[in-house]
Amino acid sequence: MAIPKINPTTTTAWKNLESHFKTIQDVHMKTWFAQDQKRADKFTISWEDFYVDFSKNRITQETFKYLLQLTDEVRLKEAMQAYFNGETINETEKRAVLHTALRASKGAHIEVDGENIMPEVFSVKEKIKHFSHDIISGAKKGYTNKAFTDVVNIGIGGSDLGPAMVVDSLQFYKNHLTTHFVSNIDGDHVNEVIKKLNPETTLFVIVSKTFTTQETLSNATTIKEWFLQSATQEDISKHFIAVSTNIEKVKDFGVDETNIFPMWNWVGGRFSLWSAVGLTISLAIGNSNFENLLLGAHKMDEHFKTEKFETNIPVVLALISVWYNNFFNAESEAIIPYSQYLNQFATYLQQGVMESNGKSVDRNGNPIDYQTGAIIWGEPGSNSQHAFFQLIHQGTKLIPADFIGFAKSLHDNKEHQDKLMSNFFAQTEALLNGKDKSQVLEEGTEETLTPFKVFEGNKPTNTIFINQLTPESLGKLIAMYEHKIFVQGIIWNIYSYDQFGVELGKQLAGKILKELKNNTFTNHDNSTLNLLKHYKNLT
Ligand SMILES: O=P(O)(O)OC[C@H]1O[C@](O)(CO)[C@@H](O)[C@@H]1O
Repeated sequence: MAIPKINPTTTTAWKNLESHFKTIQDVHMKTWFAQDQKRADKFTISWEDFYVDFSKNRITQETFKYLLQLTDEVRLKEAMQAYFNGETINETEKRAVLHTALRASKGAHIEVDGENIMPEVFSVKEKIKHFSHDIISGAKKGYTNKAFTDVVNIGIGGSDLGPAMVVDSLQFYKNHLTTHFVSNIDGDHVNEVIKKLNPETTLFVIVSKTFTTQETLSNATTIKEWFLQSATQEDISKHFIAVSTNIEKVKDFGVDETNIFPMWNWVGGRFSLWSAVGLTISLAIGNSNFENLLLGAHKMDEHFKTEKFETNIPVVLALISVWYNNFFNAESEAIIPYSQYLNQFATYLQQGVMESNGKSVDRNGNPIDYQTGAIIWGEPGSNSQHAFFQLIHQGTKLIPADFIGFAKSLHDNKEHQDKLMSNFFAQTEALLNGKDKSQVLEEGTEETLTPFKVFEGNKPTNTIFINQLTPESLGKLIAMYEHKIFVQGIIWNIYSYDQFGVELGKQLAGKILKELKNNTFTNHDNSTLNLLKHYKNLT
């Protein structure tokens, strides 16, 4: 069963939402809170250790009803079945989309092209487990017989952002291995990392689904050359590991066949941290923590698959986001985790959301005349309060924000935690209520200054409140956003799992690189031509 290709704007639900929008666009959320003491209860989902309060949104029960009607009309349920069953829903690349299989429970049977993929998934998981154990325990050693102290993940995009974010977020659970990430083609990146390494005790994990990515191959080559300054060709097999679908290319690079961790075309790069792409995670926090991350994601998969849409966290968050994106014309969404550990979370989500849903052609190949993927950005609170919150509170743009918080801190510092969480609660309250002129005057502000000190409020937020940051809860959180991306792709009738938009720049960079070597430049606009000449003059 293929995914239905329905233009959302032709649905009755969309028309209902359009006329409903006109009736509520100027209503302040405060009014609804005042009218209904139970509003928050009605718009909160409690599931496992997640408490998701979406009541501080510019929605009513009627809005919610039409948004749910939209899921019916775009046949979301059928699309979800196709997604989980491994059908070729990535039609432009002719692939299934099965990152969910990587965290499925033992005994699951999922077929791709008539073959059960689960035995291979579990055999790679076993390999990850044993390999991680051998490196962490020191059973596997480097070429001078010393235990490993450092791990370098060499990859970019999905082969970097997921592992880097998870390792950073779960640093509390880390073991003695020091992890590094090299991604940028900027040689200063790799050289800064190399500076910190001892070749005798460093393991290099080259991660590239295609094994053709310029950045990763250049960085891996630079590192291999540096390694060979002190080691021999035979020593490579003790220090270089690869994760890829392209086994032949990995072998050509010189990695031993036994050191290759396979992955599959049915795992998209930006959804691949659950596969062997997560090897660095397993090395950094240990395999049982890695497995708990996967377990959390699996629990969210089950919730998404089985929960009715009214109380289905990814579905509800996706619908609210469509509401702002397509009816309020909000251009962006902010992700504000109140945890310094989630410092890289928004950066990670940027690829997930923007590479997936940054599309302007629908599933029938026609140009789209409605908005698709939002711009994702954000930084942890409370830092971000002192950076960009001014614009969210008093700027001219509507910026829906997800506030992610954890009740218990990991270091058990209650005093700091209460202060952090006071800010967490205060911000969404302030964004909701604002401050009117009479309140400003009551504070003794002189009349002429009141316009500047008034806060309109009515700024939407979701509160995603979780008991504690653990591998399992992080797994749930990441999977929650993955499914939100899926739901939105279905509603917008776009293909969320290809990324042709990143190709043009790569092609042109290849052409320019050759031209720089030959010092001849052809077919450029005169701005680019001047820039190239200026560069040549300076270097
Ligand atoms: O893992 P690979 O094949 O090196 O690709 C890295 C990244 O490049 C992209 O293909 C495009 O930038 C991403 O989707 C992907 O995560």
